[in-house]
Amino acid sequence: MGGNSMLLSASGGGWGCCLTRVLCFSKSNPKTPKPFFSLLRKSPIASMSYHNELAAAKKAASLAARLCQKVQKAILQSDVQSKSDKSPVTVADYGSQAVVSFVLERELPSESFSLVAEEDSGDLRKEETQETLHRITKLVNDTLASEGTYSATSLSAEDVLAAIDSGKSEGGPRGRHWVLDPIDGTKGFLRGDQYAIALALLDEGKVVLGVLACPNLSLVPIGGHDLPYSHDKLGCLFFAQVGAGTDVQSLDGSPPIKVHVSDIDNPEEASFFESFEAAHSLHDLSSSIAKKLGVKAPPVRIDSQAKYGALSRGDGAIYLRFPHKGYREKIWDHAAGSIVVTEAGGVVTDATGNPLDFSKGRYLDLDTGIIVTNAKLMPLLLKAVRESLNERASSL
Ligand SMILES: Nc1ncnc2c1ncn2[C@@H]1O[C@H](COP(=O)(O)O)[C@@H](OP(=O)(O)O)[C@H]1O
Ligand SMILES: [Mg+2]
Ligand SMILES: [Mg+2]
Ligand SMILES: [Mg+2]
Repeated sequence: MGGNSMLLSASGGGWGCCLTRVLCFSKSNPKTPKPFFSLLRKSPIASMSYHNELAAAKKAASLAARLCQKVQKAILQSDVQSKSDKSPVTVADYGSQAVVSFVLERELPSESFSLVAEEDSGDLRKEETQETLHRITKLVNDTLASEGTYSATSLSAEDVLAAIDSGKSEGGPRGRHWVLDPIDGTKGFLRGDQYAIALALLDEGKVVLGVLACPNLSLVPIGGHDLPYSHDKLGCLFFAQVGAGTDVQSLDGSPPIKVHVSDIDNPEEASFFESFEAAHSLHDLSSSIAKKLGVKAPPVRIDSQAKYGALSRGDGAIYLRFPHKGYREKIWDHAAGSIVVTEAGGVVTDATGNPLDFSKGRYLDLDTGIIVTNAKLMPLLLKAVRESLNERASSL
């Protein structure tokens, strides 16, 4: 718990507070390769409609966001626990996972349900956390009651535990699996900064839809594209379906608008995103890559997959993520974000340019890091990444 109080008091002013507002920123002839988009059109998965699943995912993520916003407004230290890996988890992480799990099962009753999600109920079944479980159950029921169609629903504590534990699926290359991060960026959430509810659907190992609810992200990108929103309006819902592009709308339900990644081809004009937390990504490596590229702007450090959302609408042009040695990325930290960016025209790869493989279970097996940008900048970025990694290896 000591660690928790440190986290709570680390509510940095500087970057954090500004960023909540600033972010806002944005085989016929085997020798002739087929263009990517023609491949997409012919892929059976790309031509499938996930209309019902997308509607259910948007409803689930929006309701979960409502729960998280309520908790963030009145965060209490008792709402924060430490998991066995010492990372923080709050009543909102658990509540969000229970709400999303409940809504998906309720909205899609005819489909078999498999959910790969970050949290599990282990700690909540202990004697000393019964009060916390009670609070989560109340939060979940209050949130469901705020949505007309579920107003008569009342879940018991045991129902909530079961809904959380639906998320224990291992995923994999066959069939459909939902992938959920109930709060991505819990550290940002605790600071009052950026976080996201990130929900994606895998079909035969590929991400086919993704929804990112970002309650603290401004609807107005930095540099102010011509959008019909007032400048201090917060709360974005990004959603993408394979072959259908990426849209954003306000969390309170404005009409969706198609978004596209930045079309910058001169890296000097690009700005780049990275984790707020230096423990999550090597800031010195990103800065060496940016320097090689000639990027002039300072890094934009924000928490969570809000980075993918902001990138999908062109707020910045590059996202660099280089975890410390030994860290294994989880699929829920990237599934929704990656399709939000790729459907907006971006490219998401590991540090050697390989696409991310979400079919291997709960973890992503990848080479070194994750890099994201548009198709024009990717070759230059890959070169800079290779050079910086080589220099780093020879200096160690
Ligand atoms: N040492 C580490 N290196 C890289 N990522 C880490 C990490 N420790 C935690 N993370 C992941 O980084 C995520 C947040 O990403 P970001 O740095 O972009 O905000 C966390 O998601 P949660 O907040 O859902 O636990 C967690 O999964
Ligand atoms: Mg976590
Ligand atoms: Mg996460
Ligand atoms: Mg999380």
